[in-house]
Amino acid sequence: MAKPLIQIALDSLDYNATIQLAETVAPHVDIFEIGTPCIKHNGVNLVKDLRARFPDKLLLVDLKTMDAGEYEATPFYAAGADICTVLGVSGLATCKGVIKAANAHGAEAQIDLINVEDKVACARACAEAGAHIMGVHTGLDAQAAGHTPFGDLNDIARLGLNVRISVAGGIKASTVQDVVRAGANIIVVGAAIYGAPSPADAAREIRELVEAV
Ligand SMILES: O=C([C@H](O)CO)[C@H](O)[C@H](O)COP(=O)(O)O
Repeated sequence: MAKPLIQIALDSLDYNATIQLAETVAPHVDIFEIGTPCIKHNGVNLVKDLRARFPDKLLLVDLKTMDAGEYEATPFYAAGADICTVLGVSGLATCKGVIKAANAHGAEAQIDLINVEDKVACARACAEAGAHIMGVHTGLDAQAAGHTPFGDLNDIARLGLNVRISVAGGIKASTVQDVVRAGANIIVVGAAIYGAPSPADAAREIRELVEAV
């Protein structure tokens, strides 16, 4: 199996701080995620800017689309996104819209399973509809209430769907190897990198831990 990809969640609202963090951790990560608060605050121009600065990185725009999938996602793919996210709770029609927009741009659509009641059924239906990536995700608010993504990751991984699996939700150095072993293909790390005293060192450590599995 290919080595899992490491994704940094750029969750700041500040445009320049976002660019600066991207520059700092670039040697140690594969995917820049423009987080939901960040993309809402800064808009599509940030996608164009990061695309121009980092032509060799994958760029995920965490739109968490809830409606009008094709219409909302299209300009972000056109601006250079490799992956856009759509909420599983939005329903199959909206997910199919983002998948259609992704395919039109030679890009990928990720279904975010955050707050989906029946994650297995949603993942199966979206994979059948052509989704490229399934995102197992415990959001920041759920993390604050003590939840983790580990059980959901096992449930989705054992389905053996023809999709890559992304995992997000408080992943850190002490848990990153467990999620690799559980079958994650994309490891998302936010606070454990951007909140560290040295984000570059934290990102390097995550990379080394993933490589060592
Ligand atoms: O997607 C995220 C969250 O919903 C805010 O938009 C985070 O980027 C994601 O959870 C990764 O961050 P950490 O949980 O801090 O690793």
